[in-house]
Amino acid sequence: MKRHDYATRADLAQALAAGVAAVLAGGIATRGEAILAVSGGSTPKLFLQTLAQAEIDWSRVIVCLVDERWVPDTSPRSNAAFLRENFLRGRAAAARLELFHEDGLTAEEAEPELTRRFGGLPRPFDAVILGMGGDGHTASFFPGGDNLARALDLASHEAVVSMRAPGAEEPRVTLTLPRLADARFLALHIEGEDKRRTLETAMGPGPTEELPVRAVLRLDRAEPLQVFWAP
Ligand SMILES: O=C(O)[C@H](O)[C@@H](O)[C@H](O)[C@H](O)COP(=O)(O)O
Repeated sequence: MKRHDYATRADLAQALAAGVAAVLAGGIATRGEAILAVSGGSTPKLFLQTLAQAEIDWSRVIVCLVDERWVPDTSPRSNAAFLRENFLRGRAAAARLELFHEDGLTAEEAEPELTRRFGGLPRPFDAVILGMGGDGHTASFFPGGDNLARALDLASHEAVVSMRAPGAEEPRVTLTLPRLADARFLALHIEGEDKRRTLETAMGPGPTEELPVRAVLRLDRAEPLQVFWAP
């Protein structure tokens, strides 16, 4: 992995947004389109607001979330609502948004349709930006998650699985690790001392099921995982 530590969260947001914009511009220049997967939660707010101003041809960019809480789009817990609020207001509003929500279905019932839809997206993704919870989850790879093994199975052809876990407030759906692992640019964006300590514990030996972010830290990649941190 490669660590990028910044003095402030604003500095981190600028640097990460500049890096991601360059990767997307590269995808557009070479393949005519680019695909970006971002995390919800609260950490990415400033990064996404900054990235939304990037001067790239957003109409050629597909944007999706790495995971979603199974709540209505109108809920303050919705990652889609978070994206609309913090990302799709600037130039990035021209991007094509691919969302998880399926009306009237449970997360489990939606799995086949979501796997069909997200499995049809271009691969590999150009950029994937992961977050991490204090319990060592990333995307919706939660400790104790009912579908954790399926989600982390690198040999799986599933694109999306549902996830219920003691540490998750609501059912979730998540892109699976194999969909994220081959991203051209794979970043983990974390902030604060607590998360730095969790990251350092996760870098040590121990089971993946305890701190699922280990599955990402232990990927065998040509391009290293880029870890962005600020206090
Ligand atoms: O839906 C989500 O919750 C996220 O995608 C999740 O994986 C997130 O990245 C971490 O929980 C960190 O969340 P915070 O940034 O809020 O600490």
